[in-house]
Amino acid sequence: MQDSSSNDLPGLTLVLASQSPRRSELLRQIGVEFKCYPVDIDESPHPEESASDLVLRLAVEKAQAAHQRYPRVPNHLFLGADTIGLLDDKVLAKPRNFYDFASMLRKMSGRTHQVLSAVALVGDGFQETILDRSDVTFRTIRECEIEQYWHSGEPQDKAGGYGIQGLGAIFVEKIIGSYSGIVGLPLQSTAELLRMAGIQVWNRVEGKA
Ligand SMILES: Cc1cn([C@H]2C[C@H](O)[C@@H](COP(=O)(O)OP(=O)(O)OP(=O)(O)O)O2)c(=O)[nH]c1=O
Repeated sequence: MQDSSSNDLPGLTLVLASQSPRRSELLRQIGVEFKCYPVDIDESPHPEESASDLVLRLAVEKAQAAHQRYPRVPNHLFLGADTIGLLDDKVLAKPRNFYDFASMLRKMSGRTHQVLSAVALVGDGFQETILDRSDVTFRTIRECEIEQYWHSGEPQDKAGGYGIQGLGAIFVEKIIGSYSGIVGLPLQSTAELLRMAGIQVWNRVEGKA
């Protein structure tokens, strides 16, 4: 178990069920205090499962897995999240290899795809979810850029094979939706979810951007 920021919350303790450094960074950005407890789950889709059902189920399963495996202590809530891309109703997951990635990027070139991010908050007798959806339009991507981008090492662990927060930004012509949702944790709706559950945001008052 890994500690992140000061965790001495008077009431509820939040546990982020994620290994993603981006999700930790986003939660810290809005001044939430939490602990990190990454879990590994099977992320394969069920037959006939829709993209939104898949992303919501995986967010819930990550939060539930952390809830079950974490030492039994009262007043803990577990936050799980999942992100996938979607093009022509087909899921754009993390690329399995270069060929998978290249074919994905060629299809995304010059077109608009969707990014779905689901967030689940789970505790004893408590479960709430949100689903965030954004549209991302790519400019035309040159063939040589596909290989160069792959060798940067950035696409490998990202849904849709790119990071809008990194080098992948140069492909992004337009977004409609939530930037933080595309990166992996939609902050506006996550903050609402946390507030509803009684977890404070903006704990860090001195924070300067
Ligand atoms: C589209 C896009 C995705 N991503 C990332 C967000 C997610 O971390 C990742 C999708 O994989 P996920 O399976 O959602 O998350 P993860 O494996 O990184 O972490 P964990 O399951 O432990 O929470 O893709 C970006 O960082 N930038 C982007 O622009």
